[in-house]
Amino acid sequence: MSKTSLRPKVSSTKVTDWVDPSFDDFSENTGISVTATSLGVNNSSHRRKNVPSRLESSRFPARKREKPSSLEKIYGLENSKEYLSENEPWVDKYKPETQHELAVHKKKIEEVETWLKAKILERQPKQGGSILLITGPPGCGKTTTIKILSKEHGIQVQEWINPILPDFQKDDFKEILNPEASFHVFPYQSQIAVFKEFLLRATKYNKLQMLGDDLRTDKRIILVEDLPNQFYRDSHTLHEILRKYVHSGRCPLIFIISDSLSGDNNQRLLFPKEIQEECAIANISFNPVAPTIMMKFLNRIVTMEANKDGGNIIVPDKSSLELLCQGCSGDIRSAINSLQFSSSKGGNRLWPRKKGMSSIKSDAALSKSKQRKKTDKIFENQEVQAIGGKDVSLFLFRALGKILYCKRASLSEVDSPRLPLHLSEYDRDTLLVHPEEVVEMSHMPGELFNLYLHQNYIDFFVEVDDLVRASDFLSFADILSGDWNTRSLLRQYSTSIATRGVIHSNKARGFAHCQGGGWSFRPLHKPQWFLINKKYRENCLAAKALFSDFSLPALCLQTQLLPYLALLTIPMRNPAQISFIQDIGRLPLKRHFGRLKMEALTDREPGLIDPDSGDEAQLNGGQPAEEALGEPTQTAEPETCCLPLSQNSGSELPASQPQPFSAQGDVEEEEELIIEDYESDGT
Ligand SMILES: Nc1ncnc2c1ncn2[C@@H]1O[C@H](COP(=O)(O)OP(=O)(O)OP(=O)(O)O)[C@@H](O)[C@H]1O
Repeated sequence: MSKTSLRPKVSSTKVTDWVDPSFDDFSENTGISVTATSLGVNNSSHRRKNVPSRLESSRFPARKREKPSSLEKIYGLENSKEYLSENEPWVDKYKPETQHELAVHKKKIEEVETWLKAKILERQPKQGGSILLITGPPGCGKTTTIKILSKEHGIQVQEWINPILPDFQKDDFKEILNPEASFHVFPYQSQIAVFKEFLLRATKYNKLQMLGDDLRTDKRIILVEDLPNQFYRDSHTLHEILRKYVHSGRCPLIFIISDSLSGDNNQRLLFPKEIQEECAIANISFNPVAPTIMMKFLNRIVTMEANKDGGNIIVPDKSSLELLCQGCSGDIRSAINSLQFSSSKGGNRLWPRKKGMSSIKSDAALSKSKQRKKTDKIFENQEVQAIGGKDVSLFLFRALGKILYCKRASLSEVDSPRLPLHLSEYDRDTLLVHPEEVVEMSHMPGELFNLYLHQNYIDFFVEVDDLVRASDFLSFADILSGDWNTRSLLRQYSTSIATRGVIHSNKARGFAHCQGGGWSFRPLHKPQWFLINKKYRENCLAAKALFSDFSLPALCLQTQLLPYLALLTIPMRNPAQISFIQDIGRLPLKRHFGRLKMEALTDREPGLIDPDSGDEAQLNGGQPAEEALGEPTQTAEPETCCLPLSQNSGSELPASQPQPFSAQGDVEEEEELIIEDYESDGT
């Protein structure tokens, strides 16, 4: 991209008189209707602040016209060039205009473009409504990409914006209190009803004509970024709407959902896999803006601002920019905002390095930063960004990778002391990650992280002795976090022991020079512990129910009595008892263990907590197990997520194994069946 392509945009395009007069009658005739707010306000940066309430604009048209006198003054001031250039946010001033200016990976742009072409430009008549779901972290350019591509291909964007309910007015209050006033009904429609109406109208009619809009094209898409809040509580309604839309929609519908690392996975809640398959919803997932790309854009903005203002801004050095790129977690909006704020006059204290304020092109600064680069890179996340730094979050996949692939710095790079000779067996190069920080950044409880580690560590070891040591550490960590009484206190220690234990035990990755040699990528998997633990609990229930006569605890029944009974060939009349003993009591004698199917952990998946595992779920207000298992996608609570799909199905239990309910059924039948005491006459 050429330097000129990132040009500042003059805001003269700001439109004050939005709606084309030809639509005047529309808003008057409909009490609750689709107006400028919900149809076609394309400027996302202004939409929330500047767009009046949808209902307000139809109910109180006169009030809107009162404002211009004061507004004119503001606009008069705002439109002056100096005011604009000084006060306009850089994020708007340097917003991309073409796809080549986007800080998005080319492949992603191509993916979106191909979809748009297939669904709009090469659309078959009577094709129905196609749906696209775009996901990715906030500020990575999802919305901007859609808007730019639409503009380039001459496609209208009809955008849904959550309507703001009308304010309760003074007059309304008076009317309510007036006993003589006739019964007054205030117009109200739920957000979902308004949303449905919007979809219907947006497919039927062209968008309202804004000044400057080219409406010669009839190609259009519907863009939904802010979904009505009710859908988060009742996602079934959204699914019904989607099903209907697929049949009756006439133009593509695009949803943009930002990833959240706090545990509430909106995508999984609103668009579960089944719905995606049923409605043939395409899914394009954006990545955070890569630091190199981000650096390029920030550099350009700073250079242009520095040239233009003639020293009016404080130019950060390269290392400060690098720090900024690292600290914004791939969010270009946040990075540009931080850059503007930090570079504004008087903001020099905001940069982490006091010395670093120099021209970005200065050779001295460049060479300095080159020297520093090496040492800076040794320890990750060491410096904290002074402003605008986001909480760095790691997806579980990456967090596990950081532990299992554990990067190290060689001795020559770091000046760290070595162990004495007699301990040389334990000598390792310096770790580049802090395992505890990695677990913290994964936003999940330590025990759960340990579970994932436990499931995956074996593939990363080459020596069986190392493996034994690692499993020792994991067992120790398990003991620390096993007792609910001390769990909260010892959790951190447990995590440290598990992560550092696994890292240290693995001699094959103990030194910087043997990092990655012959190590190809290894897929990660979800813990099978959930399924095994679920089976265990079910077996406990079944054992207690079937062998209640023995009055033994479930553990004792399963580990002592049943294996014993299995060895004695005692005839039993109760088929449930027989099948249970065969399954549980003879487990060690089975020749072929059926290996459970492994479920791959993908790069964006959050860690899942077993909802029916007991205290953890209960502490977090988890719902009953049956409910969670039956409807895995219904759990909206952040920390009471459901089981992984492959692990929540009761049908995966061996056919011979009694289910808790069937076991109960058998118990009821037992009232008629007489369970004979075990007599030795048959043997
Ligand atoms: N080179 C660039 N590429 C993409 N966006 C840029 C660029 N330069 C500046 N921006 C600005 O960054 C912001 C990116 O926000 P955008 O709404 O596209 O992100 P998003 O991924 O949809 O995130 P969110 O879901 O939080 O809105 C926009 O305001 C855009 O103008």
